[in-house]
Amino acid sequence: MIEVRDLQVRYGERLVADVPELDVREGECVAIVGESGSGKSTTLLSLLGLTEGAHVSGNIRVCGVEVLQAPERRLREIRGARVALVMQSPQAALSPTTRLGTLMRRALKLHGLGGDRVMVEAVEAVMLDPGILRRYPHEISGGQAQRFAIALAIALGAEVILADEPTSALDVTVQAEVVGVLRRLREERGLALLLVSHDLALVSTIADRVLVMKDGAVVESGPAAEVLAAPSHPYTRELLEALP
Ligand SMILES: Nc1ncnc2c1ncn2[C@@H]1O[C@H](COP(=O)(O)OP(=O)(O)OP(=O)(O)O)[C@@H](O)[C@H]1O
Repeated sequence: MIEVRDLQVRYGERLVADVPELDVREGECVAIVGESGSGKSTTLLSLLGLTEGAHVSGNIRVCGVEVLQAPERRLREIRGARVALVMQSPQAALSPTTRLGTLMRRALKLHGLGGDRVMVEAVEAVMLDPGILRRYPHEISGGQAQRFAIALAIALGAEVILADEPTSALDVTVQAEVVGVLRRLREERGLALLLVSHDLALVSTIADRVLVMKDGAVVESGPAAEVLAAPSHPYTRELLEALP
């Protein structure tokens, strides 16, 4: 679903992400971890051609689309519908005066989809009460907003979810819920997940493979269980030791 080779993202002269290889297959979960400013979000956004003002080079193939060569129209087709982006505070991206149900209906219509049943099923798949569709964005919690963003992705038939710190705004119980939802979707629907996180404890519960980034470079990568059990890079050891 995602194949990246020799990705380099520069803002001006500064190289902020240098990723030689990153693959995410169907039904797989890959995590990018690292401290703040290490280039995780930049890497994620570059996959959808969303790093405005940056110079991006290399090969990025997402759902069969060559992202760096594709016209904007082709990128718009995969954004949202096939590849969903779940950001840190999804509430900020929702129109405050629009009920969640109206918002979802509009998004579906834009992609030629629709139907109340699709909406209710998607909301139930992320363990939210369908009554939430009548609410306004400010009437829901951060955890509900993130689950709603995931529900929107499901309703649109997304095959890949790119999640930036998907549980950052949430307390521990809600975090576990959201991760549970992602894990189930992956098992039941074969969704591919790419997560960006600085939370190694979270990553260890869901990721198959992990990439560790520091100052824009990938310092270590491999199966999550191996990297976390026996990290080869001192920086990964530091991240692990910082765990509570
Ligand atoms: N639009 C931009 N213009 C210039 N520099 C940028 C821009 N966006 C990001 N950067 C720089 O790129 C570097 C990597 O940022 P990025 O957001 O990818 O890191 P991150 O690992 O995701 O951090 P965080 O965990 O805080 O989100 C940072 O030094 C940041 O200042």
